[in-house]
Amino acid sequence: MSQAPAALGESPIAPASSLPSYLQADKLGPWGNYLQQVDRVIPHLGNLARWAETLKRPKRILIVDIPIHMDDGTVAHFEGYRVQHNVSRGPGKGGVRFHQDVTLSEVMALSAWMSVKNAAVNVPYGGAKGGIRVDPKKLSRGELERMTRRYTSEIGIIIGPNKDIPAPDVNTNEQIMAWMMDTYSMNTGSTSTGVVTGKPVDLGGSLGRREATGRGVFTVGTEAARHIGLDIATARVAVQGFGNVGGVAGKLFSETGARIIAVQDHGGTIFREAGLDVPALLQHVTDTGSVAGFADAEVLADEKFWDVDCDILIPAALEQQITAENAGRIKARMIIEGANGPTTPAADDILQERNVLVVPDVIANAGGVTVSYFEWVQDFSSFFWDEEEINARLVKIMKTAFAGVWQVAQEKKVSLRTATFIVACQRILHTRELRGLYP
Ligand SMILES: NC(=O)C1=CN([C@@H]2O[C@H](COP(=O)(O)OP(=O)(O)OC[C@H]3O[C@@H](n4cnc5c(N)ncnc54)[C@H](O)[C@@H]3O)[C@@H](O)[C@H]2O)C=CC1
Ligand SMILES: O=C(O)CCC(=O)C(=O)O
Repeated sequence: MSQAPAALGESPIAPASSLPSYLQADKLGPWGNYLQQVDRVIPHLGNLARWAETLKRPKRILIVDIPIHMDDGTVAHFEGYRVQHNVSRGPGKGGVRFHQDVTLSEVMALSAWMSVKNAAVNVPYGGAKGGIRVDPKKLSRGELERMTRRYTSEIGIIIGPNKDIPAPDVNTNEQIMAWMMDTYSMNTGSTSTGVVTGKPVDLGGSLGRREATGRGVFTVGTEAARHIGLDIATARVAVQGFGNVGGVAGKLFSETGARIIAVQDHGGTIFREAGLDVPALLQHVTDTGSVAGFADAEVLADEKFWDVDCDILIPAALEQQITAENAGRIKARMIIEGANGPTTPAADDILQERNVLVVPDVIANAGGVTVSYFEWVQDFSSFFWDEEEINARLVKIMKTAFAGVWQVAQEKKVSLRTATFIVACQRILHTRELRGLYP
């Protein structure tokens, strides 16, 4: 019997522009910001634009329930994610975040920014990201280990050295990567160092990985500053987030003579016009967990951070920090995005109008994944490089990528963010086109 034609709106073939409902759910969150960024790039993609829908649809989304025994004998359930946004250019690659505000929208956006970033620096990866909605500061070490191991087992069905390779992000570190590597190896029956990067050096990790993101921020920031005639050696710098990325970037800038005058983290905001003592501040953070309580600095109300009179602003904490509300108050000439997604599209427009140069996340913080790539290559060949070689290769890749992006921005008269997306999306969609669609 022939079937009745589907009623209007019930077509079995969704029109290309109608996204699945879960991709439309959060227009204001980080995923919504990413979609707006993609829309700004599509007009520049020429014939490849017909493949652009690919960029708006993550390839694979895994949501996992993570039950663990707590120390008090109860069982707690945590919400975990791993999203593979695009795997056209190679296995998925991107960090794992443990934070109480993790959402699916956030992990989807972070995975998509990984696709763009990996293509921008031309490392042979797609983009992925993972996260657990948890405040890890509230867990004992045993609880943290059990949660990490259970999460790894749950996402073990989609990760692997040739499939998807996690790494550290907010609140995750070398120890977490060691547990992930061990769990995956136990479950698969052989030691598999290449399943994660950012591991301890004694376990197949790479020299220079811990500092790599901050070093990349410094390298690209220095190149950008040169283009606008900004002297790093006399610059006043404000940094939001003083963890792996912000701490290392702050240290490298201060070593050139730049003054780090304001730092904000989850514990508070501190200021010193003459420049903070960065090594002492890093030690204070190691000892206490926050910049709060650091001697020899004024305490600022958190909201005042955006008014600080500085030359360079480095957001290195979380998404959506620079918004339409505070973008008009920022005094810096240049913003170097250490964090992923710190600037909303509306804020981007305000900054561009005010002639503030924004060096976007998808190129500025790509140093971490670049050295992760080196780590993965070293693990496969079981041949390890010295740190000088690693840093030299990192700087070369970052400078080359930035020069290409700068040129596109000049030629097309677009922002550095749009220019980076143009370069990266062309690479991604070109491979999509070459690979075709069957089976
Ligand atoms: N670790 C890496 O290799 C890479 C990290 N990133 C991005 O850099 C950013 C920072 O990551 P990591 O330094 O690795 O994390 P981390 O966990 O080492 O440090 C995070 C920092 O952000 C601060 N922070 C958290 N909530 C805050 C708030 N509400 N206000 C102000 N500060 C707050 C924390 O106090 C801490 O100083 C994230 O956006 C991450 O995705 C990007 C590329 C690579
Ligand atoms: O090193 C990696 O694989 C990814 C780091 C990361 O999560 C990022 O660049 O945002």
